[in-house]
Amino acid sequence: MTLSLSRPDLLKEDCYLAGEWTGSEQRIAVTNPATGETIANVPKMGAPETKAAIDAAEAAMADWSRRTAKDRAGVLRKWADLMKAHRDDLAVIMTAEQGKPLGESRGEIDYSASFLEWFGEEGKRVYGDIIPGHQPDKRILVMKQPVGVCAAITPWNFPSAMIGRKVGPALAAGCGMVIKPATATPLSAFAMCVLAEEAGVPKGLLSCLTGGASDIAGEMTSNFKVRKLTFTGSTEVGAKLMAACSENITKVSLELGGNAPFLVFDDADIDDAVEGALSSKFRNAGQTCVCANRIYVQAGVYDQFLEKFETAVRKLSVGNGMDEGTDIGPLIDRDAVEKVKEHVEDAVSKGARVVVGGGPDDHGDLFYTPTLLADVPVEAQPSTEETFGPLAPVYRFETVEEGIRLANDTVFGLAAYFYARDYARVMHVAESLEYGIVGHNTGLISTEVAPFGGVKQSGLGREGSKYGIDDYLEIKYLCMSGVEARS
Ligand SMILES: NC(=O)C1=CN([C@@H]2O[C@H](COP(=O)(O)OP(=O)(O)OC[C@H]3O[C@@H](n4cnc5c(N)ncnc54)[C@H](OP(=O)(O)O)[C@@H]3O)[C@@H](O)[C@H]2O)C=CC1
Ligand SMILES: O=C(O)CCCC(=O)O
Repeated sequence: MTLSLSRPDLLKEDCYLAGEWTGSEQRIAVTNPATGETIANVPKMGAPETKAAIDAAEAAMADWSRRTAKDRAGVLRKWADLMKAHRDDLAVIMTAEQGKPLGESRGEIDYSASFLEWFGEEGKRVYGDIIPGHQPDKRILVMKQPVGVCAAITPWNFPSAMIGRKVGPALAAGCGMVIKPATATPLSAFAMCVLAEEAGVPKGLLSCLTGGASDIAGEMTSNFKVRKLTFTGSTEVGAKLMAACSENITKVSLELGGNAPFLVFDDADIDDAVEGALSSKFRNAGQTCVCANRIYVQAGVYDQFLEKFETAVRKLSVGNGMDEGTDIGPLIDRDAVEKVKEHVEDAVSKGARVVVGGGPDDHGDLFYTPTLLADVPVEAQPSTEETFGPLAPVYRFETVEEGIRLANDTVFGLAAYFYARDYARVMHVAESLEYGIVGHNTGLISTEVAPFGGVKQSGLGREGSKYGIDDYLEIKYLCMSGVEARS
Protein backbone atom coordinates (compact mmCIF):
# COMPACT_ATOMS: atom_id res chain seq x y z
CA MET A 1 0.00 0.00 0.00
CA THR A 2 1.39 3.44 -0.89
CA LEU A 3 0.55 6.45 1.18
CA SER A 4 0.38 9.84 -0.43
CA LEU A 5 2.89 11.93 1.52
CA SER A 6 4.66 15.22 0.78
CA ARG A 7 7.65 13.80 2.64
CA PRO A 8 7.78 10.09 1.71
CA ASP A 9 10.92 9.69 3.86
CA LEU A 10 8.75 10.03 6.97
CA LEU A 11 7.51 6.50 6.35
CA LYS A 12 10.32 4.33 7.71
CA GLU A 13 10.39 0.54 7.82
CA ASP A 14 13.57 0.28 9.90
CA CYS A 15 14.18 0.82 13.58
CA TYR A 16 15.98 3.88 14.89
CA LEU A 17 18.76 2.20 16.86
CA ALA A 18 21.53 4.26 18.46
CA GLY A 19 21.15 6.95 15.82
CA GLU A 20 21.13 4.62 12.79
CA TRP A 21 18.20 3.28 10.77
CA THR A 22 18.62 -0.45 11.21
CA GLY A 23 16.73 -3.40 9.76
CA SER A 24 16.51 -7.08 10.55
CA GLU A 25 15.98 -10.21 8.55
CA GLN A 26 12.76 -11.14 10.31
CA ARG A 27 9.97 -8.66 9.77
CA ILE A 28 6.51 -7.95 11.18
CA ALA A 29 3.72 -6.67 8.93
CA VAL A 30 1.93 -3.46 9.87
CA THR A 31 -1.57 -3.43 8.45
CA ASN A 32 -4.25 -0.84 7.90
CA PRO A 33 -7.17 -1.85 10.15
CA ALA A 34 -9.68 -0.25 7.77
CA THR A 35 -8.65 -2.31 4.75
CA GLY A 36 -6.39 -5.13 5.95
CA GLU A 37 -3.67 -4.00 3.52
CA THR A 38 -0.01 -4.18 4.56
CA ILE A 39 1.52 -0.74 4.92
CA ALA A 40 5.04 -1.73 5.95
CA ASN A 41 7.16 -4.56 7.33
CA VAL A 42 9.10 -3.55 10.41
CA PRO A 43 12.09 -5.26 12.06
CA LYS A 44 11.80 -7.92 14.71
CA MET A 45 14.39 -6.93 17.26
CA GLY A 46 15.05 -8.34 20.69
CA ALA A 47 17.27 -8.19 23.76
CA PRO A 48 20.70 -7.60 22.08
CA GLU A 49 19.45 -4.58 20.11
CA THR A 50 17.69 -3.26 23.20
CA LYS A 51 20.92 -3.54 25.17
CA ALA A 52 22.78 -1.67 22.41
CA ALA A 53 20.17 1.08 22.48
CA ILE A 54 20.42 1.39 26.27
CA ASP A 55 24.23 1.64 26.07
CA ALA A 56 23.94 4.33 23.41
CA ALA A 57 21.42 6.29 25.47
CA GLU A 58 23.72 6.15 28.47
CA ALA A 59 26.69 7.37 26.43
CA ALA A 60 24.73 10.19 24.78
CA MET A 61 23.27 11.31 28.11
CA ALA A 62 26.71 12.23 29.41
CA ASP A 63 26.85 15.28 27.17
CA TRP A 64 23.10 15.95 26.86
CA SER A 65 22.54 16.15 30.61
CA ARG A 66 25.33 18.74 30.93
CA ARG A 67 23.87 21.05 28.33
CA THR A 68 21.76 23.90 29.63
CA ALA A 69 18.03 23.39 30.02
CA LYS A 70 17.53 26.24 27.56
CA ASP A 71 19.64 24.44 25.00
CA ARG A 72 17.64 21.21 25.43
CA ALA A 73 14.41 23.22 25.24
CA GLY A 74 15.54 24.65 21.90
CA VAL A 75 15.88 21.15 20.45
CA LEU A 76 12.50 20.06 21.83
CA ARG A 77 10.85 23.22 20.48
CA LYS A 78 12.33 22.60 17.04
CA TRP A 79 11.09 19.01 17.15
CA ALA A 80 7.58 20.19 18.09
CA ASP A 81 7.64 22.78 15.29
CA LEU A 82 8.70 20.15 12.76
CA MET A 83 5.87 17.89 13.85
CA LYS A 84 3.36 20.67 13.37
CA ALA A 85 4.90 21.59 10.01
CA HIS A 86 4.46 17.96 8.87
CA ARG A 87 1.12 17.46 10.63
CA ASP A 88 -0.72 16.31 7.51
CA ASP A 89 1.81 13.62 6.58
CA LEU A 90 2.09 12.39 10.16
CA ALA A 91 -1.70 12.22 10.37
CA VAL A 92 -1.94 10.14 7.18
CA ILE A 93 0.62 7.68 8.58
CA MET A 94 -1.29 7.49 11.85
CA THR A 95 -4.69 6.96 10.28
CA ALA A 96 -3.25 4.30 7.97
CA GLU A 97 -1.87 2.22 10.84
CA GLN A 98 -4.32 3.04 13.65
CA GLY A 99 -7.60 3.76 11.87
CA LYS A 100 -8.74 6.92 13.66
CA PRO A 101 -10.31 9.67 11.49
CA LEU A 102 -7.78 12.05 9.93
CA GLY A 103 -9.08 15.01 11.95
CA GLU A 104 -8.39 13.12 15.18
CA SER A 105 -4.94 12.15 13.90
CA ARG A 106 -4.10 15.78 13.13
CA GLY A 107 -5.28 16.72 16.60
CA GLU A 108 -3.10 14.00 18.10
CA ILE A 109 0.00 15.31 16.29
CA ASP A 110 -0.56 18.73 17.84
CA TYR A 111 -1.23 17.12 21.22
CA SER A 112 1.99 15.10 20.95
CA ALA A 113 4.01 18.17 19.92
CA SER A 114 2.51 20.13 22.81
CA PHE A 115 4.26 17.81 25.30
CA LEU A 116 7.64 18.36 23.64
CA GLU A 117 7.20 22.11 23.79
CA TRP A 118 5.74 22.13 27.32
CA PHE A 119 8.43 19.98 28.86
CA GLY A 120 11.22 21.84 27.10
CA GLU A 121 9.99 24.90 28.97
CA GLU A 122 9.43 23.00 32.25
CA GLY A 123 13.04 21.80 32.09
CA LYS A 124 14.09 25.41 32.66
CA ARG A 125 12.20 25.42 35.94
CA VAL A 126 13.75 22.38 37.59
CA TYR A 127 14.62 24.32 40.71
CA GLY A 128 16.35 23.12 43.86
CA ASP A 129 16.10 24.40 47.45
CA ILE A 130 18.30 25.63 50.23
CA ILE A 131 17.08 24.35 53.57
CA PRO A 132 18.17 26.03 56.82
CA GLY A 133 20.61 23.64 58.48
CA HIS A 134 19.83 21.45 61.45
CA GLN A 135 23.04 22.67 63.16
CA PRO A 136 24.53 26.19 63.14
CA ASP A 137 27.33 25.30 60.69
CA LYS A 138 25.19 23.23 58.33
CA ARG A 139 23.32 24.12 55.15
CA ILE A 140 21.28 21.67 53.13
CA LEU A 141 21.17 22.13 49.37
CA VAL A 142 18.58 20.19 47.42
CA MET A 143 19.25 19.60 43.74
CA LYS A 144 17.38 17.68 41.07
CA GLN A 145 19.22 15.53 38.56
CA PRO A 146 18.16 13.34 35.62
CA VAL A 147 17.01 9.90 36.78
CA GLY A 148 19.14 8.10 34.17
CA VAL A 149 18.35 6.08 31.06
CA CYS A 150 14.59 5.69 30.63
CA ALA A 151 12.59 3.05 28.78
CA ALA A 152 9.09 3.56 27.40
CA ILE A 153 6.51 1.02 26.26
CA THR A 154 3.59 2.64 24.49
CA PRO A 155 0.16 1.56 23.20
CA TRP A 156 -1.48 1.60 19.79
CA ASN A 157 -4.41 3.88 20.63
CA PHE A 158 -2.28 7.06 20.71
CA PRO A 159 0.76 6.13 18.61
CA SER A 160 2.32 9.59 18.77
CA ALA A 161 0.97 11.41 21.85
CA MET A 162 1.98 8.72 24.32
CA ILE A 163 5.54 9.05 23.01
CA GLY A 164 5.52 12.85 23.17
CA ARG A 165 4.20 12.69 26.72
CA LYS A 166 7.05 10.40 27.83
CA VAL A 167 10.02 11.47 25.74
CA GLY A 168 9.35 15.20 26.29
CA PRO A 169 9.98 15.18 30.07
CA ALA A 170 12.75 12.58 29.79
CA LEU A 171 14.80 14.62 27.33
CA ALA A 172 13.99 17.91 29.04
CA ALA A 173 15.30 16.50 32.32
CA GLY A 174 18.53 15.42 30.62
CA CYS A 175 17.78 11.68 30.22
CA GLY A 176 18.09 9.40 27.21
CA MET A 177 15.25 7.08 26.21
CA VAL A 178 14.59 3.78 24.47
CA ILE A 179 11.07 3.35 23.15
CA LYS A 180 9.14 0.21 22.27
CA PRO A 181 6.00 1.31 20.42
CA ALA A 182 3.01 -1.02 20.02
CA THR A 183 3.57 -3.52 17.23
CA ALA A 184 0.33 -2.43 15.54
CA THR A 185 1.44 1.23 15.26
CA PRO A 186 5.21 1.68 15.01
CA LEU A 187 5.23 3.94 11.95
CA SER A 188 4.11 7.08 13.76
CA ALA A 189 6.91 6.46 16.27
CA PHE A 190 9.53 6.05 13.53
CA ALA A 191 8.29 9.23 11.83
CA MET A 192 8.75 11.10 15.10
CA CYS A 193 12.35 9.85 15.23
CA VAL A 194 13.05 11.18 11.71
CA LEU A 195 11.99 14.61 12.91
CA ALA A 196 13.84 14.25 16.23
CA GLU A 197 17.05 13.72 14.28
CA GLU A 198 16.30 16.77 12.12
CA ALA A 199 15.62 18.84 15.23
CA GLY A 200 19.05 18.03 16.63
CA VAL A 201 18.38 15.23 19.13
CA PRO A 202 21.89 13.75 19.42
CA LYS A 203 22.59 10.33 17.96
CA GLY A 204 22.04 7.55 20.48
CA LEU A 205 20.04 9.60 22.96
CA LEU A 206 16.81 8.22 21.56
CA SER A 207 16.12 4.80 20.07
CA CYS A 208 12.89 3.21 18.90
CA LEU A 209 12.69 -0.57 18.52
CA THR A 210 10.02 -2.94 17.29
CA GLY A 211 9.95 -6.67 17.93
CA GLY A 212 8.96 -9.20 20.54
CA ALA A 213 7.36 -7.33 23.44
CA SER A 214 8.64 -9.65 26.14
CA ASP A 215 12.19 -9.80 24.68
CA ILE A 216 12.53 -6.04 24.49
CA ALA A 217 10.75 -5.43 27.80
CA GLY A 218 12.81 -8.19 29.44
CA GLU A 219 16.02 -6.31 28.65
CA MET A 220 14.49 -3.01 29.67
CA THR A 221 13.47 -4.32 33.08
CA SER A 222 16.60 -6.38 33.82
CA ASN A 223 19.30 -3.99 32.58
CA PHE A 224 20.54 -2.02 35.56
CA LYS A 225 21.38 0.97 33.37
CA VAL A 226 17.66 1.58 32.93
CA ARG A 227 16.62 3.59 35.97
CA LYS A 228 13.06 4.28 34.94
CA LEU A 229 10.37 2.50 32.97
CA THR A 230 7.26 4.29 31.79
CA PHE A 231 4.33 2.33 30.39
CA THR A 232 0.89 3.04 29.00
CA GLY A 233 -1.34 0.07 28.30
CA SER A 234 -3.37 -2.64 29.99
CA THR A 235 -3.37 -3.15 33.76
CA GLU A 236 -2.42 -6.78 33.19
CA VAL A 237 0.83 -5.97 31.36
CA GLY A 238 1.51 -3.02 33.69
CA ALA A 239 1.39 -5.32 36.71
CA LYS A 240 3.86 -7.72 35.06
CA LEU A 241 6.26 -4.89 34.26
CA MET A 242 6.02 -3.52 37.78
CA ALA A 243 6.89 -6.95 39.17
CA ALA A 244 9.84 -7.26 36.78
CA CYS A 245 11.08 -3.79 37.76
CA SER A 246 11.13 -4.78 41.42
CA GLU A 247 14.32 -6.85 40.78
CA ASN A 248 16.45 -3.76 40.22
CA ILE A 249 14.15 -1.35 42.06
CA THR A 250 13.68 0.43 38.73
CA LYS A 251 11.27 3.34 39.04
CA VAL A 252 7.96 2.90 37.22
CA SER A 253 5.24 5.16 35.90
CA LEU A 254 2.13 3.30 34.83
CA GLU A 255 -0.83 4.66 32.94
CA LEU A 256 -3.21 1.72 32.83
CA GLY A 257 -6.79 0.77 32.16
CA GLY A 258 -9.78 2.87 33.13
CA ASN A 259 -13.50 2.29 33.45
CA ALA A 260 -14.71 5.87 33.35
CA PRO A 261 -18.15 6.67 34.78
CA PHE A 262 -20.09 9.55 33.21
CA LEU A 263 -22.76 10.88 35.59
CA VAL A 264 -25.66 13.09 34.56
CA PHE A 265 -27.49 14.58 37.53
CA ASP A 266 -31.02 16.02 37.56
CA ASP A 267 -29.74 19.60 37.51
CA ALA A 268 -27.46 19.10 34.48
CA ASP A 269 -27.78 20.98 31.21
CA ILE A 270 -28.89 18.03 29.11
CA ASP A 271 -27.74 19.35 25.73
CA ASP A 272 -24.25 19.90 27.16
CA ALA A 273 -24.29 16.47 28.76
CA VAL A 274 -25.21 14.81 25.45
CA GLU A 275 -22.42 16.65 23.67
CA GLY A 276 -19.94 15.68 26.40
CA ALA A 277 -21.02 12.05 26.41
CA LEU A 278 -20.68 11.87 22.64
CA SER A 279 -17.15 13.26 22.57
CA SER A 280 -15.94 11.36 25.59
CA LYS A 281 -17.45 8.05 24.54
CA PHE A 282 -16.76 7.95 20.82
CA ARG A 283 -13.33 9.59 20.49
CA ASN A 284 -11.03 7.12 18.70
CA ALA A 285 -14.04 4.76 18.32
CA GLY A 286 -14.13 4.41 22.10
CA GLN A 287 -10.54 3.21 22.30
CA THR A 288 -9.08 5.51 24.93
CA CYS A 289 -8.51 4.78 28.58
CA VAL A 290 -10.44 7.93 29.48
CA CYS A 291 -13.47 7.20 27.29
CA ALA A 292 -16.77 7.17 29.19
CA ASN A 293 -17.40 3.47 29.75
CA ARG A 294 -20.56 3.63 31.90
CA ILE A 295 -23.13 6.39 31.58
CA TYR A 296 -25.25 6.88 34.70
CA VAL A 297 -28.28 9.16 34.38
CA GLN A 298 -30.47 10.30 37.28
CA ALA A 299 -34.12 9.27 37.02
CA GLY A 300 -35.54 12.82 36.64
CA VAL A 301 -33.65 13.45 33.35
CA TYR A 302 -33.18 9.88 32.17
CA ASP A 303 -35.77 9.87 29.35
CA GLN A 304 -34.83 13.32 28.14
CA PHE A 305 -31.10 12.47 28.04
CA LEU A 306 -31.71 9.16 26.31
CA GLU A 307 -33.87 10.67 23.59
CA LYS A 308 -31.33 13.38 22.76
CA PHE A 309 -28.36 11.03 23.03
CA GLU A 310 -30.05 8.59 20.65
CA THR A 311 -30.47 11.34 18.04
CA ALA A 312 -26.79 12.28 18.39
CA VAL A 313 -25.48 8.68 18.20
CA ARG A 314 -27.56 7.97 15.09
CA LYS A 315 -25.77 10.81 13.29
CA LEU A 316 -22.30 9.30 13.77
CA SER A 317 -20.79 8.25 10.50
CA VAL A 318 -18.76 5.03 10.29
CA GLY A 319 -16.05 4.54 7.67
CA ASN A 320 -12.43 4.58 6.67
CA GLY A 321 -10.65 7.26 8.71
CA MET A 322 -9.08 8.61 5.50
CA ASP A 323 -12.52 9.64 4.18
CA GLU A 324 -13.80 13.13 4.98
CA GLY A 325 -16.78 13.05 7.31
CA THR A 326 -15.89 9.81 9.09
CA ASP A 327 -16.56 9.96 12.84
CA ILE A 328 -15.89 6.33 13.72
CA GLY A 329 -13.11 4.31 12.14
CA PRO A 330 -12.28 0.62 12.54
CA LEU A 331 -11.23 -1.01 15.79
CA ILE A 332 -7.62 -2.05 16.08
CA ASP A 333 -8.02 -5.81 15.69
CA ARG A 334 -10.33 -8.82 15.83
CA ASP A 335 -10.00 -9.17 19.62
CA ALA A 336 -11.20 -5.60 20.06
CA VAL A 337 -14.32 -6.31 17.97
CA GLU A 338 -14.96 -9.52 19.91
CA LYS A 339 -14.76 -7.65 23.21
CA VAL A 340 -17.43 -5.14 22.16
CA LYS A 341 -19.64 -7.97 20.90
CA GLU A 342 -19.23 -9.81 24.17
CA HIS A 343 -20.13 -6.74 26.24
CA VAL A 344 -23.21 -6.02 24.15
CA GLU A 345 -24.42 -9.62 24.30
CA ASP A 346 -23.80 -9.86 28.01
CA ALA A 347 -25.70 -6.63 28.76
CA VAL A 348 -28.61 -7.59 26.50
CA SER A 349 -28.83 -11.08 28.01
CA LYS A 350 -29.16 -9.42 31.43
CA GLY A 351 -31.99 -7.12 30.33
CA ALA A 352 -30.45 -4.12 28.56
CA ARG A 353 -32.37 -2.65 25.61
CA VAL A 354 -30.65 -1.91 22.26
CA VAL A 355 -31.53 1.66 21.22
CA VAL A 356 -28.98 2.15 18.40
CA GLY A 357 -26.65 -0.31 16.64
CA GLY A 358 -25.88 -3.51 18.47
CA GLY A 359 -23.78 -5.33 15.87
CA PRO A 360 -20.83 -5.23 13.47
CA ASP A 361 -20.82 -2.64 10.72
CA ASP A 362 -20.59 -3.63 7.06
CA HIS A 363 -17.61 -1.35 6.22
CA GLY A 364 -15.26 -4.25 7.00
CA ASP A 365 -14.18 -6.91 9.48
CA LEU A 366 -12.97 -4.50 12.14
CA PHE A 367 -15.89 -2.07 12.15
CA TYR A 368 -18.56 -2.02 14.83
CA THR A 369 -21.68 0.17 14.70
CA PRO A 370 -21.84 2.87 17.37
CA THR A 371 -24.15 1.29 19.90
CA LEU A 372 -26.43 2.74 22.54
CA LEU A 373 -27.90 0.45 25.20
CA ALA A 374 -30.51 1.65 27.69
CA ASP A 375 -31.70 0.30 31.06
CA VAL A 376 -28.41 -1.52 31.54
CA PRO A 377 -28.35 -3.51 34.80
CA VAL A 378 -25.40 -3.11 37.17
CA GLU A 379 -24.53 -6.80 36.72
CA ALA A 380 -23.59 -6.19 33.06
CA GLN A 381 -19.94 -6.55 31.99
CA PRO A 382 -19.21 -2.87 31.16
CA SER A 383 -19.89 -2.05 34.84
CA THR A 384 -16.63 -3.67 35.82
CA GLU A 385 -14.58 -3.93 32.60
CA GLU A 386 -13.36 -1.40 30.06
CA THR A 387 -15.08 -2.05 26.70
CA PHE A 388 -12.56 -0.06 24.60
CA GLY A 389 -15.00 0.28 21.74
CA PRO A 390 -18.03 2.24 20.48
CA LEU A 391 -20.54 1.00 23.06
CA ALA A 392 -22.44 3.49 25.23
CA PRO A 393 -24.31 1.68 28.02
CA VAL A 394 -26.80 3.89 29.89
CA TYR A 395 -27.79 3.07 33.49
CA ARG A 396 -30.48 4.75 35.60
CA PHE A 397 -29.90 5.87 39.18
CA GLU A 398 -32.11 7.59 41.76
CA THR A 399 -30.10 9.55 44.34
CA VAL A 400 -26.85 11.51 44.29
CA GLU A 401 -25.28 9.11 46.78
CA GLU A 402 -26.27 6.12 44.66
CA GLY A 403 -24.66 7.74 41.60
CA ILE A 404 -21.41 8.33 43.49
CA ARG A 405 -21.41 4.80 44.89
CA LEU A 406 -21.93 3.25 41.43
CA ALA A 407 -19.20 5.46 39.94
CA ASN A 408 -16.68 4.41 42.59
CA ASP A 409 -17.58 0.72 42.52
CA THR A 410 -14.56 -0.37 40.46
CA VAL A 411 -10.91 -1.26 40.92
CA PHE A 412 -10.03 1.44 38.38
CA GLY A 413 -9.63 5.16 39.04
CA LEU A 414 -8.42 7.03 35.97
CA ALA A 415 -11.06 9.46 34.67
CA ALA A 416 -14.64 10.28 35.71
CA TYR A 417 -17.07 12.86 34.36
CA PHE A 418 -20.18 14.46 35.79
CA TYR A 419 -22.73 17.02 34.72
CA ALA A 420 -24.44 19.12 37.40
CA ARG A 421 -24.98 22.81 38.09
CA ASP A 422 -25.83 23.08 41.78
CA TYR A 423 -22.71 24.55 43.40
CA ALA A 424 -22.84 22.49 46.59
CA ARG A 425 -23.48 19.29 44.65
CA VAL A 426 -20.63 20.00 42.26
CA MET A 427 -18.07 20.22 45.08
CA HIS A 428 -19.54 17.22 46.91
CA VAL A 429 -19.41 15.00 43.82
CA ALA A 430 -15.97 16.24 42.74
CA GLU A 431 -14.53 15.49 46.17
CA SER A 432 -16.23 12.08 46.43
CA LEU A 433 -15.11 10.60 43.10
CA GLU A 434 -12.11 8.29 43.59
CA TYR A 435 -10.36 9.20 40.35
CA GLY A 436 -7.16 10.93 39.26
CA ILE A 437 -9.01 13.02 36.67
CA VAL A 438 -12.52 14.46 36.98
CA GLY A 439 -14.29 16.33 34.19
CA HIS A 440 -17.11 18.62 35.37
CA ASN A 441 -19.51 19.65 32.60
CA THR A 442 -16.98 18.54 30.00
CA GLY A 443 -16.20 15.29 28.25
CA LEU A 444 -12.72 16.34 27.16
CA ILE A 445 -10.01 16.57 29.78
CA SER A 446 -6.80 15.99 27.85
CA THR A 447 -4.21 18.75 27.79
CA GLU A 448 -0.47 18.97 28.30
CA VAL A 449 -0.91 21.50 31.10
CA ALA A 450 -2.80 19.12 33.46
CA PRO A 451 -1.54 16.12 35.47
CA PHE A 452 -2.84 12.99 33.72
CA GLY A 453 -2.89 9.75 35.71
CA GLY A 454 -4.94 7.44 37.82
CA VAL A 455 -5.46 5.96 41.27
CA LYS A 456 -6.13 2.34 42.32
CA GLN A 457 -5.39 -0.13 39.50
CA SER A 458 -5.27 2.65 36.91
CA GLY A 459 -1.65 3.37 37.61
CA LEU A 460 1.14 5.27 39.26
CA GLY A 461 2.51 8.73 38.57
CA ARG A 462 1.32 11.70 36.56
CA GLU A 463 2.13 12.76 33.01
CA GLY A 464 1.92 16.28 31.60
CA SER A 465 1.86 19.52 33.62
CA LYS A 466 4.50 20.82 36.01
CA TYR A 467 4.26 17.50 37.90
CA GLY A 468 5.06 15.33 34.87
CA ILE A 469 8.79 16.02 34.90
CA ASP A 470 9.24 14.89 38.53
CA ASP A 471 9.21 11.20 37.55
CA TYR A 472 12.31 11.79 35.41
CA LEU A 473 14.30 13.47 38.16
CA GLU A 474 16.08 12.31 41.28
CA ILE A 475 16.40 14.49 44.33
CA LYS A 476 19.81 14.74 45.90
CA TYR A 477 20.70 16.75 48.95
CA LEU A 478 24.07 18.08 49.81
CA CYS A 479 24.73 18.55 53.50
CA MET A 480 27.34 21.34 53.77
CA SER A 481 29.25 21.41 56.99
CA GLY A 482 31.58 23.98 58.53
CA VAL A 483 29.72 26.99 57.23
CA GLU A 484 30.87 30.03 59.10
CA ALA A 485 28.29 31.84 61.16
CA ARG A 486 27.21 35.20 59.78
CA SER A 487 29.13 38.09 61.37
N1 LIG B 1 -4.27 2.78 29.16
C1 LIG B 1 -4.37 2.75 27.86
O1 LIG B 1 -4.25 3.74 27.21
C2 LIG B 1 -4.55 1.49 27.15
C3 LIG B 1 -5.31 0.48 27.67
N2 LIG B 1 -5.45 -0.65 26.98
C4 LIG B 1 -6.33 -1.69 27.55
O2 LIG B 1 -5.70 -2.92 27.35
C5 LIG B 1 -6.53 -3.78 26.55
C6 LIG B 1 -5.65 -4.65 25.72
O3 LIG B 1 -4.91 -3.88 24.76
P1 LIG B 1 -3.45 -4.29 24.34
O4 LIG B 1 -3.02 -3.64 23.12
O5 LIG B 1 -3.41 -5.76 24.36
O6 LIG B 1 -2.60 -3.64 25.53
P2 LIG B 1 -1.19 -4.10 26.02
O7 LIG B 1 -1.03 -3.66 27.41
O8 LIG B 1 -1.00 -5.53 25.71
O9 LIG B 1 -0.20 -3.29 25.05
C7 LIG B 1 0.41 -2.07 25.36
C8 LIG B 1 1.92 -2.14 25.10
O10 LIG B 1 2.49 -3.16 25.92
C9 LIG B 1 3.22 -4.08 25.12
N3 LIG B 1 3.19 -5.42 25.70
C10 LIG B 1 2.30 -6.40 25.51
N4 LIG B 1 2.64 -7.49 26.24
C11 LIG B 1 3.77 -7.18 26.89
C12 LIG B 1 4.62 -7.89 27.79
N5 LIG B 1 4.36 -9.12 28.18
N6 LIG B 1 5.70 -7.25 28.27
C13 LIG B 1 5.98 -5.99 27.90
N7 LIG B 1 5.23 -5.27 27.04
C14 LIG B 1 4.13 -5.85 26.55
C15 LIG B 1 2.55 -4.00 23.77
O11 LIG B 1 3.42 -4.51 22.79
P3 LIG B 1 2.85 -5.24 21.49
O12 LIG B 1 2.06 -4.23 20.77
O13 LIG B 1 4.10 -5.64 20.81
O14 LIG B 1 2.02 -6.40 21.97
C16 LIG B 1 2.29 -2.51 23.67
O15 LIG B 1 3.47 -1.84 23.29
C17 LIG B 1 -7.42 -2.82 25.79
O16 LIG B 1 -8.58 -3.42 25.35
C18 LIG B 1 -7.64 -1.76 26.82
O17 LIG B 1 -8.65 -2.18 27.70
C19 LIG B 1 -4.81 -0.83 25.80
C20 LIG B 1 -4.04 0.12 25.24
C21 LIG B 1 -3.89 1.40 25.87
O1 LIG C 1 -4.23 6.08 27.61
C1 LIG C 1 -4.90 6.60 26.71
O2 LIG C 1 -5.94 6.20 26.27
C2 LIG C 1 -4.25 7.73 26.12
C3 LIG C 1 -4.57 8.99 26.81
C4 LIG C 1 -5.43 9.79 25.96
C5 LIG C 1 -5.39 11.20 26.37
O3 LIG C 1 -4.36 11.74 26.76
O4 LIG C 1 -6.46 11.80 26.25
